Amino acid sequence: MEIVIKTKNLHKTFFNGEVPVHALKGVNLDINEGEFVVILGPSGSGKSTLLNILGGMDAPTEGEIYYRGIPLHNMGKKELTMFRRNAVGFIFQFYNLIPNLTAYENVALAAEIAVNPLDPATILAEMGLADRKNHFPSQLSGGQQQRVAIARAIAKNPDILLCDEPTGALDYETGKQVLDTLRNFNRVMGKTVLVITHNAAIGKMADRVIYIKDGRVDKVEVNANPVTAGEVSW
Ligand SMILES: Nc1ncnc2c1ncn2[C@@H]1O[C@H](COP(=O)(O)OP(=O)(O)OP(=O)(O)O)[C@@H](O)[C@H]1O
Repeated sequence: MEIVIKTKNLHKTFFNGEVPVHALKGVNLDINEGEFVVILGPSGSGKSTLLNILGGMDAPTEGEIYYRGIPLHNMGKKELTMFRRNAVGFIFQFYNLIPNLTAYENVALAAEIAVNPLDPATILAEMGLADRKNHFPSQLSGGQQQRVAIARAIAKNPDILLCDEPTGALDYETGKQVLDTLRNFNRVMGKTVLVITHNAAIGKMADRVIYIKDGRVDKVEVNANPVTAGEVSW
């Protein structure tokens, strides 16, 4: 099985004025192709910092990170932008849709700049949003906006999908629908999906659960029998 992302001794230190905050303190990880990985950890443990570095949105202070063997830690800004654009789809807790573009236009914009995009209208229809495609974000519910955000990430047809608390702002049923979509992208399309969350129940869907504690990998659990989104409850 090919390793899609590898990190070696990853450190990230932020400075609040003079005061250093050691968000990551030596993270070693391998993420395999086609895996559904859930990263669990308490608030402030470094999960978002890690995801941002894995997605090329931020650089480590120290350590190495490889995407399919290619070092990201040595990349210039332009190359990193291409990596983000072509290889990675992001889903955030608070959708980050462009307010003055319709649902369709939000998805199409992402697809336009991708190398091998999927059809925006088809993806929106698969998300159950065919009849909402001409709505602006402010005319959609939170769950619908999150589904547009997922459609936008998936329409790029990325190699890796990185999700930061994707269900954090959603009600229970909508959250489960969103998880189902993420799992389909993983299982049907064979893509690598990483989800960071506080919600331990979501870990039951994962092939592997990586626990982050105080800027380090605390433990890794392999799930012999990952369940479907429908079987998860919290
Ligand atoms: N830009 C920044 N400047 C300074 N400190 C930061 C910055 N970003 C994160 N931190 C600090 O780094 C640590 C890890 O933050 P991070 O957001 O990665 O944690 P998290 O596990 O994702 O938390 P949460 O679950 O609450 O989102 C925290 O102490 C946080 O305050």
